[in-house]
Amino acid sequence: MSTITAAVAGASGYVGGEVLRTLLAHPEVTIGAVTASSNAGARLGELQPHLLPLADRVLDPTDAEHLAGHDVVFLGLPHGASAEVAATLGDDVLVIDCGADFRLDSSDDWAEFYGGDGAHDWAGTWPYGLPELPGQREALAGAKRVAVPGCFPTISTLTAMPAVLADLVHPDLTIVAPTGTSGAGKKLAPGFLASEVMGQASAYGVGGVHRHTPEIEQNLRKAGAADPVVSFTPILAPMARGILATVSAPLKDGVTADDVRAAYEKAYADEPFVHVLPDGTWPQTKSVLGANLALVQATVDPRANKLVAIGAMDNLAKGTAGGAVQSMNLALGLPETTGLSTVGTAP
Ligand SMILES: NC(=O)C1=CN([C@@H]2O[C@H](COP(=O)(O)OP(=O)(O)OC[C@H]3O[C@@H](n4cnc5c(N)ncnc54)[C@H](OP(=O)(O)O)[C@@H]3O)[C@@H](O)[C@H]2O)C=CC1
Ligand SMILES: CC(=O)N[C@@H](CCC(=O)OP(=O)(O)O)C(=O)O
Repeated sequence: MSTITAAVAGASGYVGGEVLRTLLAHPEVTIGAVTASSNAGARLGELQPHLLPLADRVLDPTDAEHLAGHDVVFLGLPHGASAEVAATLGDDVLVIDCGADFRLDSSDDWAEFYGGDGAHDWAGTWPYGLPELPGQREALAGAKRVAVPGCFPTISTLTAMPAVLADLVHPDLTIVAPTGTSGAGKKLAPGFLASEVMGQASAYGVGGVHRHTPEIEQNLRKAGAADPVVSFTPILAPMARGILATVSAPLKDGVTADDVRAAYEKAYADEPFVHVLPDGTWPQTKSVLGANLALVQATVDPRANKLVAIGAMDNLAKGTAGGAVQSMNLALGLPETTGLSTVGTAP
């Protein structure tokens, strides 16, 4: 019997839709209010036709009145809007924010990468919804507030972390990551029209300016790296979902492919949602679509004396909604894997 009631704010968007899809498979959760902004008043079935059991729900406005009375509130809102809405919710409610407002420890990083224009000022830090990162399971247990990571930080961190934990690399990382268009949300923008995106790939946020850069560095510090430096380049690829992150970093003296393999296998031996592929098999985005799963693989490039590690993940699943529900389970004291599947949809 379902005992936990959950509201989803931003239910008309991609993240809200994926949170609802994930919660529909959760045995302990009953879905309560579903809210939106410009789409308030619409039938959910018009906007999220894949969520048939919820098709006749009508979207309420996103406000304290409609979000009140739930055990858990998921926020799938633009940056800034999350902090405003969260401030109206009681301390006894578990609030899980899929936006960026509560991810960064440093207000200087926020000002540099997000800008400080009043409405979007740095909001602070909440327990961080990446359970695989050292210390986070403890931080999430019993938490009433959770900041879900950005999608690139999740897969970049999971792909780099074993090498950092085992001290195999100098923490000077280059990360290049093609991503699907759903990462940009449902908003209408010329750059995301099918005719612009199909049949090509293009880099954006080039030159160290992407806002996920400080979040990845923050995570690497939590994994034990002193003064990590990340050069991150995202690439928009013609697919709806998925990220394929390639991480490279200079190896420390004498590190071999066997050392790398052992470090990755050790780091993820007991992780239910991160899987190291058999030696020589490389992650593909199509293997993780719809699954709460990151696939990783790593080796050395002896000519360049570098680590090369690759990770694949669905930006909306393990990259957001799956990670959010995994964190909810930990916060509520449920088994971490409850309601979450590692089985994807392919081709
Ligand atoms: N897409 C992704 O892969 C990931 C996204 N995120 C983050 O999750 C959040 C949601 O992203 P996503 O679902 O992709 O975005 P969408 O644009 O698809 O959805 C945004 C949602 O927020 C609502 N909304 C828009 N403006 C406001 C406002 N001012 N106040 C309240 N609600 C508002 C929209 O309502 P309406 O439709 O009614 O206008 C819609 O429900 C963002 O912070 C994003 O950065 C995090 C990780 C990955
Ligand atoms: C294609 C695309 O635009 N992707 C987004 C991913 C954003 C995201 O997933 O996370 P937050 O915005 O919550 O940090 C980007 O690069 O900003």
